[in-house]
Amino acid sequence: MIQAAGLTKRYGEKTAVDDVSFTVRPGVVTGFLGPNGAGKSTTMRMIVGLDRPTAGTVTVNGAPYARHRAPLGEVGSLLDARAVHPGRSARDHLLAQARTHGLGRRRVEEVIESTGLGPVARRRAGTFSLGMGQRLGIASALLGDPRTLILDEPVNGLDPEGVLWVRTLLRGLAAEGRTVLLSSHLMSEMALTADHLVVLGRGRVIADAPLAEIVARAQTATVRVRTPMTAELERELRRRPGVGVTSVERDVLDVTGCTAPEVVAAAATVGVAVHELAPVRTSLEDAYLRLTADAVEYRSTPVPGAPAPGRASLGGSR
Ligand SMILES: Nc1ncnc2c1ncn2[C@@H]1O[C@H](COP(=O)(O)OP(=O)(O)OP(=O)(O)O)[C@@H](O)[C@H]1O
Repeated sequence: MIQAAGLTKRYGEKTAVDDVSFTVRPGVVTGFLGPNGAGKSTTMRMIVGLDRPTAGTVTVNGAPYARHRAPLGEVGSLLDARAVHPGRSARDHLLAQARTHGLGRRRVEEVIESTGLGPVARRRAGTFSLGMGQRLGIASALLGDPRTLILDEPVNGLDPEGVLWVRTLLRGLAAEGRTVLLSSHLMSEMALTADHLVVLGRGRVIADAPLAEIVARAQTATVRVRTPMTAELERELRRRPGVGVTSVERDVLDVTGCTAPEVVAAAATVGVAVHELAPVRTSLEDAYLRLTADAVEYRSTPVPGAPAPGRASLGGSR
């Protein structure tokens, strides 16, 4: 369990983390989200004692990180996969860490095996690809068999098999009753991995709720309809008060303000064939973009002609 209360970090004039309070519970994967510069890394650094709060407190498994006698057994963290001596082999890196906690070679071999590092364990970490470096970082985090895991962008640079492995690993660790805090900018992956979300914006908590609830809150009652006769259907639908119609593709319309059966009825009235009909399900990306729209510090300008974000195809996505 991780508990932050009034956690604040100022760097001179800049308030990176501003009076943040949240609880990360065991047994679930908690996603930690926020736009660039929102304060996620600073918060994670404070959790593991790498940064000192300007105000407030944060505890892991009931005590500040520094108070734990064997911190690797309490908290495993991956904050920067490059923070490894480049001249050391993966095995020597893990052995050196293990020694500080009285862990034996056997445990090192176990994590090498479980993270898929076996074939490269004797290679110098400096020669590792981004993905292998991530696996080594995850191996370090798992070494002490900790009750709490904190992982900053663990799937960064991993191939699809590696991404799936991390997802399965984290869900398995949570199912064992461990506390898992995961930060990632990959919304589709977060949607598949996390149960609960804490979202930061400009150093403050802007959402702290189950993932499903955050997505449901952003859900709009939109029906997407595919028909070869969009103009006729649109004309008929617009005759009804409160109905909105948006063209998505040449033969696809998004309809708001009426139900799917009402769309079918309108189509039947004017003899229009309906080829597909489905509710537009809001994705986590849509929900996140709406939630953080006012909290984005570094905004890019849209590329002319590029599709608007959140334009799901018929049927939508999670
Ligand atoms: N050592 C530091 N000195 C001064 N400002 C800092 C320092 N570390 C972070 N900041 C600032 O604090 C704010 C929060 O940074 P932080 O790295 O925690 O954000 P983040 O949410 O992790 O962003 P990202 O998604 O880009 O990693 C940013 O404006 C950053 O520039």
